[in-house]
Amino acid sequence: MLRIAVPNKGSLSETAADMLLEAGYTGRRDPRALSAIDPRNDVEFFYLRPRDIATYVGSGALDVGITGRDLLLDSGSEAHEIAALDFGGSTFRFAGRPGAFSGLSDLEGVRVATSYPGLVGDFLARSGVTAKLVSLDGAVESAINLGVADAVADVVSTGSTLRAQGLEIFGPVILESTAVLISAHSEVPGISTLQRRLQGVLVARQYVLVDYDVPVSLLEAATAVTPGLESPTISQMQDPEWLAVRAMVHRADTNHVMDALYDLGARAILVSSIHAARI
Ligand SMILES: Nc1ncnc2c1ncn2[C@@H]1O[C@H](COP(=O)(O)OP(=O)(O)OP(=O)(O)O)[C@@H](O)[C@H]1O
Ligand SMILES: O=P(O)(O)OC[C@H]1O[C@H](OP(=O)(O)OP(=O)(O)O)[C@H](O)[C@@H]1O
Ligand SMILES: [Mg+2]
Repeated sequence: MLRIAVPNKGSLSETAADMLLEAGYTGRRDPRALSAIDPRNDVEFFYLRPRDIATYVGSGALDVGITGRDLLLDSGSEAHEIAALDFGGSTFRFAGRPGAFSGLSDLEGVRVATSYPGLVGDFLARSGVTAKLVSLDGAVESAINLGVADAVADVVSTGSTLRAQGLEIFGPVILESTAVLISAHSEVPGISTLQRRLQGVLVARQYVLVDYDVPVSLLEAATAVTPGLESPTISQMQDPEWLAVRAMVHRADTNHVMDALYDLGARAILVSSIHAARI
């Protein structure tokens, strides 16, 4: 039975649980349960703190898990990323009082507060900067105004927490993070099925199916607008002057693609959602 670690709280938990449901797994019925067996899919889920998931997976106690790339790197675990899951995106940045720092070298010898000391320590070491890390559990942005640090290094999403504390980002991007699927032994049976199913959910979320009719003479121009993933499907119609085309299109591009097809001369342009996919 494949043993899967899933975030039980925090920014990643809801979307991770939704994706697993969409991928055909039964989640936990009791929202406080720490584990749940899905006999039909031969998997057992363990609901853990996202910060702890890399430790469980890296030790081999669990086969595979969903966590943040930043949390994986911070943990120093043996587990590695096997797929990016395209949610829970954030950047990891340094910040300080406006004008106080202009670059990484200004951090030499100063106090840097973070709840990701592994990640930040490695980054500073690789950059040849020696700072004094102040390890905090959260609400790191308060550390400067409360006088326990001179700079912070933390997750930035909208930036509103930093702004509210009167802080400004400086220096290089420490990390672009996203939710990831991690494992220590990717050859464990069942992992590739889980990975394919989750990728199917991503595809279903990211793409739509576009169908349209186009005069034979315009086929080349139309399929240049909708090249599809591999190649668009072209079907004969009763009228020999027209063809029917079907292709996958990025959901975000839907209306631009429809406009372009219509302007070209395509008609009966229909867009449908994809419920599930194996690519
Ligand atoms: N706005 C955000 N705040 C915090 N983490 C975020 C945000 N957006 C995405 N993430 C990602 O979520 C993961 C952190 O999740 P985690 O559950 O540990 O913290 P959290 O969401 O801040 O919850 P809590 O602070 O309640 O423990 C990281 O991978 C981080 O990059
Ligand atoms: O850029 P923003 O959109 O403002 O989001 C980033 C903030 O959100 C998270 O804090 P959270 O609310 O999880 O509190 P915590 O610091 O106690 O973890 C994170 O640690 C940042 O502080
Ligand atoms: Mg937090």
